[in-house]
Amino acid sequence: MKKNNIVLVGGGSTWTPGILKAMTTHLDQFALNKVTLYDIDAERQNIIGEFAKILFREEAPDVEVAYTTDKEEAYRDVDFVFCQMRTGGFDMREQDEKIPLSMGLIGQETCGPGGFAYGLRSIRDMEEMVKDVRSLSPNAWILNYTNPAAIVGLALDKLFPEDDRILNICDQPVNLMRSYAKLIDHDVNKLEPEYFGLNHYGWFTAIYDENGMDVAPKIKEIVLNGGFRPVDAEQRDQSWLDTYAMVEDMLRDFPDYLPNTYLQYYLYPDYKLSTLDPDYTRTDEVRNGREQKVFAECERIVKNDTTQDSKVVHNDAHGDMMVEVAASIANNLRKTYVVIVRNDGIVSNLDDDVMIEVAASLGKNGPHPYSVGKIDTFYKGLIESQHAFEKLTVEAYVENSYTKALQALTLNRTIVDAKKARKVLDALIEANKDYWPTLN
Ligand SMILES: NC(=O)c1ccc[n+]([C@@H]2O[C@H](COP(=O)([O-])OP(=O)(O)OC[C@H]3O[C@@H](n4cnc5c(N)ncnc54)[C@H](O)[C@@H]3O)[C@@H](O)[C@H]2O)c1
Ligand SMILES: O=P(O)(O)OC[C@H]1O[C@H](O[C@H]2[C@H](O)[C@@H](O)[C@@H](O)O[C@@H]2CO)[C@H](O)[C@@H](O)[C@@H]1O
Ligand SMILES: [Mn+2]
Repeated sequence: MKKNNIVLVGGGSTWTPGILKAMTTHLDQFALNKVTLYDIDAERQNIIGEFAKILFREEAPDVEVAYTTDKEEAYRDVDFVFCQMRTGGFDMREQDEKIPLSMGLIGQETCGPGGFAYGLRSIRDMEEMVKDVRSLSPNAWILNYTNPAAIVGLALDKLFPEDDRILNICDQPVNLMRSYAKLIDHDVNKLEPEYFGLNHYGWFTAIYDENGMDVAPKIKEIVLNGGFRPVDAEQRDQSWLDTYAMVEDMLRDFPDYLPNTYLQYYLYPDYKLSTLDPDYTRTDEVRNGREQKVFAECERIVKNDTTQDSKVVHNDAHGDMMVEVAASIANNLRKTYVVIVRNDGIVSNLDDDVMIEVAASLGKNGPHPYSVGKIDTFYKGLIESQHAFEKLTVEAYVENSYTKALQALTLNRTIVDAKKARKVLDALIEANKDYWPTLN
């Protein structure tokens, strides 16, 4: 098995320890030669880089480990790029959440005006990353998790139309699958999804067990009778428990399919708004929770010079999925994952240029998506309006167009009213002046 060189972009992320741990537990599926962490923030990354050295020394001493803020060193001779950057950091995530909320609009990392603002920030750094990687590692696979993955995916497809080694992915479908598997007491690895939609905007139409039986009806019945909790509920903050609970409401109103949790913001914006605290958002929860825990634990490990009694490196869906997706490509395993790809006829009644989220077999040549066929009017209507929002957002960036930005926000289901769209756009322009292009 070939030994791979990996670079993790956003090495200072709180998800990095879990991904590194997953690398050490998947060496039989995904062999490693060198792992490099790359970040623009040296101070943030140092502690996780030192943790990485201890972890690999103990678990996989043959693998070389480095961390750097030098792009040349990071991106040269790489086989896989795992990308999870956050342009503007949590200071800007806070603005994405709190500015809309102060105006009576949904404030969320990837949805509505917050997702729009984050999208315009991410495109710039993601374009630069792809250009830098391609200049030093022309054939590397770029596996991108950076949000908002819907807007980033659409932008990269527009900016690099010939590049067929960029794959945008979200771990929410896998995480939902794990939670469904727990509900029906089944091994998640024996379940195969059928799924369609956009990122953070899709539905499971069926979930087949190893005998080819669709277990989605059984899952729906359990949720409708007893509610829905994430598989790792004990590790979750209250906002995530509230989010999972909304799946029951969505199923009651729209029983056809199992919805992605993020649809709650688009289907019930007024209700969600009434539950969100404009002074204490998800950013505050993460700062007071995951962020403190992960960095304190990494510091403790570095001080003790061992990971042996550590809890920080728990394996959740995110780390496992990132590594297993890379393994499926590297070793042509052709396993099924829900990924983001150009439609090109997969959903026969949507335009070719929509970046859809869909189940695909993943092998050496990348994703081979499974055909979906024609979708019903309700789903088609929702997807087309959301796609129009995403497309206009990308065009606003590329063309520096204020008009297209205003059109995008007006189309978003969490806003609708053009006067509200203009007000939030103007406030977001001011807050993002260090990151966005000037919109004329
Ligand atoms: N697709 C998914 O399902 C999924 C799941 C989890 C997280 N994410 C995404 O992963 C990203 C990281 O999330 P986080 O909560 O850990 O954020 P974070 O701020 O804790 O970590 C991100 C890191 O990226 C670094 N960074 C910022 N700009 C960079 C650049 N241009 N080049 C290299 N590094 C850069 C930051 O310094 C920081 O250390 C976000 O985009 C988040 O939305 C996606
Ligand atoms: O609010 P955050 O920073 O905690 O998370 C935002 C991310 O939420 C989803 O990711 C889930 C993930 O699916 C699950 O495996 C587990 O790791 O929890 C995460 C949430 O805490 C979403 O898919 C991502 O796109 C978001 O970035
Ligand atoms: Mn996601």
